[in-house]
Amino acid sequence: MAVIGAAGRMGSTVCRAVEEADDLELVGRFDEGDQLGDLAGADVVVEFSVPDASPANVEHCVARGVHVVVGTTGWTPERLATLREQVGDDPGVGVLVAPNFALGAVLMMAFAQQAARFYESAEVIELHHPDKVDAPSGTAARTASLIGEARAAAGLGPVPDATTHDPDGARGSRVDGIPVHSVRLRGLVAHQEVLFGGPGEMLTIRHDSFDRVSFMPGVLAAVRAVADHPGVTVGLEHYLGLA
Ligand SMILES: NC(=O)c1ccc[n+]([C@@H]2O[C@H](COP(=O)([O-])OP(=O)(O)OC[C@H]3O[C@@H](n4cnc5c(N)ncnc54)[C@H](O)[C@@H]3O)[C@@H](O)[C@H]2O)c1
Ligand SMILES: O=C(O)C1=N[C@H](C(=O)O)CCC1
Repeated sequence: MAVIGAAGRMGSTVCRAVEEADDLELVGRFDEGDQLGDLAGADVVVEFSVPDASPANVEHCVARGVHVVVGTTGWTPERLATLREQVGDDPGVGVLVAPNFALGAVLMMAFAQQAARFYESAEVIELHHPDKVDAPSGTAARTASLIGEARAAAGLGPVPDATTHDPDGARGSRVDGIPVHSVRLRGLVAHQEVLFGGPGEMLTIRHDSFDRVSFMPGVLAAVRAVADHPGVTVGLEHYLGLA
């Protein structure tokens, strides 16, 4: 297998994890400016780059019939639709796009989806290291989207909020109607709280990645399974029997 974005925080951690795995062989490392060419003959590529570069990198892999495990964020519905068209011509290729490979984060999203229909209020707070270039995080966007979908399916209306004056955006951004707040703080890695509120009670679901090794079991599980999942899959939960 090969890694694109191999010099980055995640890419370099993936390279180490693959080198330590007895059943996987790292045949190529690519980063910005490198010619991807035949991807060093890899059968699976792991892609952790930047949101604006990821779609072209993934397209390159798909065009060569190489399976891809994508951790880069920024996959909008429009970008995913284009990717589905590209893969559609070659259903023998598997592509997994996952906003978070930490098993606890996948469970947090699944639990939030389950809880959503029971609560009038829901908000997401994501907290990350200050070198992160995108906000809100992919995990927060996906969580809010899952909550929004579950609320709509349950016939719940908008979250209650009497705010009429917020010139500086103190109420955060909105993803599918759910307020999302982004914190950037030196010392953090990747953290998220999902808050649900109802009369007289609050449920908090929290996940913390203290180290990028937390993502590795999920990445390696995806590398081993991606060939068995042709087409485009969004979210590691589909590989774990959670969806
Ligand atoms: N899915 C997950 O579990 C998960 C976990 C952590 C981070 N992420 C996401 O992964 C991405 C990378 O995060 P990071 O912390 O490793 O960032 P980083 O900035 O440390 O690494 C990104 C790497 O991509 C390289 N790069 C830039 N343009 C490129 C191109 N055109 N082709 C190939 N490589 C290119 C950069 O040189 C850099 O080495 C972000 O989108 C982040 O949100 C996802
Ligand atoms: O460090 C990052 O950047 C992370 N990005 C992902 C996101 O945006 O959700 C996953 C957590 C770490």
